[in-house]
Amino acid sequence: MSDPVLKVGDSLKDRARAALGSRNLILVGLMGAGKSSVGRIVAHQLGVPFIDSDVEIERVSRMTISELFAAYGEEEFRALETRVMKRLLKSGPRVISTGGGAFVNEQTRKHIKKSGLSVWLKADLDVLWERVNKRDTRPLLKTENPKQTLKNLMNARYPIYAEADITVLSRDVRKEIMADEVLKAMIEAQTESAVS
Ligand SMILES: Nc1ncnc2c1ncn2[C@@H]1O[C@H](COP(=O)(O)OP(=O)(O)OP(=O)(O)O)[C@@H](O)[C@H]1O
Ligand SMILES: O=C(O)C1=C[C@@H](O)[C@@H](O)[C@H](O)C1
Ligand SMILES: [Mg+2]
Repeated sequence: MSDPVLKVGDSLKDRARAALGSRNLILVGLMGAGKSSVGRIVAHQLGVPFIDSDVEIERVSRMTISELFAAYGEEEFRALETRVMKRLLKSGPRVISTGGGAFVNEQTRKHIKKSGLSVWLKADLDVLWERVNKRDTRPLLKTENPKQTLKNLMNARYPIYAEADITVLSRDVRKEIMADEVLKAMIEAQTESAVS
């Protein structure tokens, strides 16, 4: 282990916290992957602040994501998202759950790679669909066939999300279990980088 202060009996969260250092932990992935709900638990476990970029965008614009898309279109939303992400990444440590498109933006992706540890919550179509079809708050899914749209987004985005430092499979298990898996993956990534 690279941190000499850590001992064998230290808990999962202590070890993951040490692995994070002063960096941000950035959760990326498609709508419904669990970035917001799992990210909040992970932040609590690590004892660092939690920020959701979608919530932050809504706070600064005083509009909902749906309203922003309707009033200004996707391009303007992406420009705002890029600015907000750049600002959020300036200080750490904290957990930042991103909107599904944030990591897809090349500029944002570069900032994330530079300043943080990125985690892709990777889920299959049925898991995502089961979760997102209950609410109609996601403008990109207001299409004739939203399940097909989600599938198209998976095809387009999964090669990009795969550039994240860590991949964790988002499955149909309790959010607390998913959060523990993120902590374990952080420790594994730290161990691997210490060995190589
Ligand atoms: N492991 C899980 N088990 C059961 N339900 C889950 C799990 N993870 C997330 N959910 C539920 O799925 C829905 C979507 O989760 P969440 O909002 O965290 O996804 P997201 O990745 O932040 O999506 P978006 O990109 O749209 O913000 C929520 O209703 C949440 O409670
Ligand atoms: O996947 C996406 O591009 C999006 C996901 C949501 O989190 C929001 O950021 C918005 O609805 C766009
Ligand atoms: Mg979210």
